[in-house]
Amino acid sequence: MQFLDVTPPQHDLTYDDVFMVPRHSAVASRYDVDLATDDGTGATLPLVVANMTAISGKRMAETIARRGGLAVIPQDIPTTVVADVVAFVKARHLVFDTPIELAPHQTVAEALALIPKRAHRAAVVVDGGRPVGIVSEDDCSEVDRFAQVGQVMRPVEVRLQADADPRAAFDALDSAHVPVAVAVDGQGGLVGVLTRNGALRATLYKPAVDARGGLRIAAAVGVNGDVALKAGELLDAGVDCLVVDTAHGHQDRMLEALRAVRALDPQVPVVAGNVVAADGTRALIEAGADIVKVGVGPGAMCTTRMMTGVGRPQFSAVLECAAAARELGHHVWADGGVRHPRDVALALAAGASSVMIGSWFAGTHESPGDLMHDADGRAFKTSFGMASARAVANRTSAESAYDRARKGLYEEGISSSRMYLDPLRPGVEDLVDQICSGVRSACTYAGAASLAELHERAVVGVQSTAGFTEGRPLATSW
Ligand SMILES: NC(=O)C1=CN([C@@H]2O[C@H](COP(=O)(O)OP(=O)(O)OC[C@H]3O[C@@H](n4cnc5c(N)ncnc54)[C@H](OP(=O)(O)O)[C@@H]3O)[C@@H](O)[C@H]2O)C=CC1
Ligand SMILES: Nc1nc2c(ncn2[C@@H]2O[C@H](COP(=O)(O)O)[C@@H](O)[C@H]2O)c(=O)[nH]1
Ligand SMILES: [K+]
Repeated sequence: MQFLDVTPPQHDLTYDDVFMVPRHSAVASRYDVDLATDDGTGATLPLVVANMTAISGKRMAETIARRGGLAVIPQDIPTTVVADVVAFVKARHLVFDTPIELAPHQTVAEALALIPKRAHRAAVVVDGGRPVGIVSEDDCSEVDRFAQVGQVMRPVEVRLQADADPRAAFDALDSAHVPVAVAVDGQGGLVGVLTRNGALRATLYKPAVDARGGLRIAAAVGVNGDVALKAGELLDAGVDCLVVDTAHGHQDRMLEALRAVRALDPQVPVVAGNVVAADGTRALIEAGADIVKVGVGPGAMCTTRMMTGVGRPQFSAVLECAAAARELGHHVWADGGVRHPRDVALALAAGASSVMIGSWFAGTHESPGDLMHDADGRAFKTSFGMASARAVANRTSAESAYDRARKGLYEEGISSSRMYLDPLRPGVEDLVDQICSGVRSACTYAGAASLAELHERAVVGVQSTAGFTEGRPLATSW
């Protein structure tokens, strides 16, 4: 990456401060761009879901990995639970989505409580292991809440074999005008479901899979307690990537934790952070990190900069840390502050191998929280920071009241925020589609057919607030 002006800017920059200049391109189509990362994680998309309790759970993990990204299960989840999540995710189908299953005698009220957990907004009614119908929210409206789903379900109109070709499945769904197809095995047992968009996506994305063909998943450990024990348990559970995570990554406690993890000889990439400068990046790599996580204070749930004055505008932080990591043959993830697809493109141009997203993905069907509606009927989910009073109270629940009170004083995150679902993009895959379209397009504007080429060829300029404002679309006249 190079700056448009010969003299580099005199102050640090964040995503909104910069823009990319189009260059001559020999890349004929946006579909010719390869978005695979080269950081050893096996991700085919440069997207990582942040290790935040309100965002990254098993549903998020299976959905993002099916499209090629990676979710990090947070450090606050007990390792026995993480082991269950890893086993669940690795058993998921690479093409079909995991449906909500209901027995015919279950009620409409139960269906309505569960259907919002799926972006495809339907449940499969299963009797004796075989799918016998589909029930959607529409089927449940104006029906007694205690009616049984067996009475309101519709028959399965498009039934696919487990090895169905996604392209043919798309055509079958399109011509039948039904929202969801049901896939069955040779015995007629339920395998999964597929929407028209799901079929399209199966032709465009490549799942992130391990050597055995299971979907990949990462998990985090903090720096307190017996880090080696916990990291060992996560590795035994089969995680594909280990993230050692604390607010201030360039501290002795982190370096010790990292050395302890490295001593386990993990056969998966080890990520550590967070830092925002070259010296911190080098220290983490020397202590054993393969990938360094960059970002202090850009996160949407984060109050660190307001509390402490500490942090660094994220674009400059990523640029400097990526250069330092690259010199040592390593990589960085840009963590936090992503609110538009452009931010992902700019982080990759600055040299990040992948981009970590938290809050934006909180407002989707796949995040773990329950779907709620405000007074205007808009759907939202509640999110909270991992250094918020709420998260600290959860994390320290086993400690003495005195220790909890001491730790509760250091609050650097929001405990409750509303993340609204975009009515046009309510599922995380809708956001992934949007981000990937933006990044693919950015690559062709830069004349890049891969992320390595994007970093190599990107020419970045610095803009005023007016420049940024000019780039925003206007929904009404002025
Ligand atoms: N990227 C970001 O900007 C930030 C991210 N977070 C996220 O919040 C989560 C919790 O992180 P964290 O608060 O580190 O909790 P951890 O549970 O990982 O504990 C951090 C440990 O480091 C010590 N420590 C020393 N200096 C600091 C400092 N400035 N900030 C925090 N701890 C410090 C703490 O001791 P003692 O309590 O005695 O001081 C504690 O023992 C993580 O997921 C982290 O990524 C949190 C803040 C900023
Ligand atoms: N200072 C804090 N940072 C936090 C907290 N919880 C999470 N985070 C960081 O934010 C990113 C995600 O950023 P987003 O803009 O996509 O939401 C996450 O990975 C952490 O590094 C917090 O409570 N305080
Ligand atoms: K912030």
